Amino acid sequence: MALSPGTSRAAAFEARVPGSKSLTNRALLLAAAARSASTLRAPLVSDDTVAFLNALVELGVRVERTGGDDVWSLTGLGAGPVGPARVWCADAGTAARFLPPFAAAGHGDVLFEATDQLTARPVAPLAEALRQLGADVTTGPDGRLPLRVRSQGLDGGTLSLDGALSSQFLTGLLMAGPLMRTPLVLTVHNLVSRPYVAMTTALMRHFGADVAGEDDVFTVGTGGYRGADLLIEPDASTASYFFAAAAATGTSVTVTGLGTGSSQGDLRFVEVLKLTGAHVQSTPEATTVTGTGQLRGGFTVDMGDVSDTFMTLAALAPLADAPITIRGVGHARLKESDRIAAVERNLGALGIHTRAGRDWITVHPGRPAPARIACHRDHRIAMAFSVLGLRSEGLTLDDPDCVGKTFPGFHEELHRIFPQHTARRGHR
Ligand SMILES: O=C(O)C1=C[C@@H](OP(=O)(O)O)[C@@H](O)[C@H](O)C1
Ligand SMILES: C=C(OP(=O)(O)O)C(=O)O
Repeated sequence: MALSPGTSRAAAFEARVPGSKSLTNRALLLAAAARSASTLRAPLVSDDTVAFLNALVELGVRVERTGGDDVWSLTGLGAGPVGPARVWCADAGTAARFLPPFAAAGHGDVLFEATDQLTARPVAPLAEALRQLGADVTTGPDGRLPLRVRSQGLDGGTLSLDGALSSQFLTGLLMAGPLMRTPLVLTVHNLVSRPYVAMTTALMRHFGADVAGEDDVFTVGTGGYRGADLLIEPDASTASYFFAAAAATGTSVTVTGLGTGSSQGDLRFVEVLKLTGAHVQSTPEATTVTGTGQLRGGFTVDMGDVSDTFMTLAALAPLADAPITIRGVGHARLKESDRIAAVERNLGALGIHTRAGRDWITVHPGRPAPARIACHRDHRIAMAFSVLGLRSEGLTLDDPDCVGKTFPGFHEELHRIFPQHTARRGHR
């Protein structure tokens, strides 16, 4: 592998990063809605995508898994599903937010249930939007899951949506748009996680949909979807842990298949790593991060568009030479855990000084003391702190296996590249 000038002595590794969760679950839904067959290559196989796939099977979609799970072939319904059905969303936010609009565009009665973790996360703006489009939707207490959708198809027309809590509501509604009776004109306010919506519209077009708008007003034509063939890119959020590990250890890590044409906003995490002094090389085929081992701090960065990767930076930040402030990530409090609080408490347990507000956190440099990290069943807390564990003694995880939500083989892969990765062992 070629190294950039000045970095020729860094040990170089290639990380095997599995497929994107966001691309896999979008593609599953679009293939399920399509009127002809689709093939997904190199999909992510993890708790979130298997939950999504099982939910589609429950809704009557035929899926064949072949090639050692490397190829998923779907026979689409050509429309929304026909209930009754009962769907288990597990911990997958994408299932709870993408599938109800799909069900509402079909016919019958579908009940969506989930774990306590996902039930605690918001769905009320989505339920309200579906009611406005003509579905009968009931929720659990406080407007949360379980969600029951009774529908005879959706009308389309104009709709206004608040996107401050999650972009996934918008994505779910947009993807159901081509199945509605009339075109959908959707205006969104206060949208967070915007790059995910660009991914949605790009993939909808790949499956033949007529969708326009990239800012706050989106128009979706009727006409459904046609089947497609899609090679799923490696997951950019997962890649962030391996890129961060390169920055922390002064090595070089390449992820092939994740290049300049990627539709995943979280690849912008490498721009954030540049602020710490890491070198980044991007080509259409691959991205390489080469670290110096000494991180530069003393900056503030808005990570609102890439909030799944803010913990990756926050967990690296104690290794920097000056404080790092991350802002714009208030919506990260509504994920698998309250991620700002979880990062604050875990860094505190390691003896690292932090300050935080509603949507920001400042992490001060420091030498981490031994501690057991509380993962809160949040895969990203486990993966982010594993990276800090490469540079600190006695850091262990209370729940290493929660990484299965998006990367069941995470610890094996990190250990293959960095044998000093032992954070998982404290559990045993
Ligand atoms: O659309 C998607 O695939 C996702 C959108 C983001 O959620 P929010 O829009 O809730 O921030 C992100 O955190 C999540 O992991 C995946
Ligand atoms: C927020 C996440 O997941 P989701 O919303 O898809 O459950 C995540 O993977 O970090």
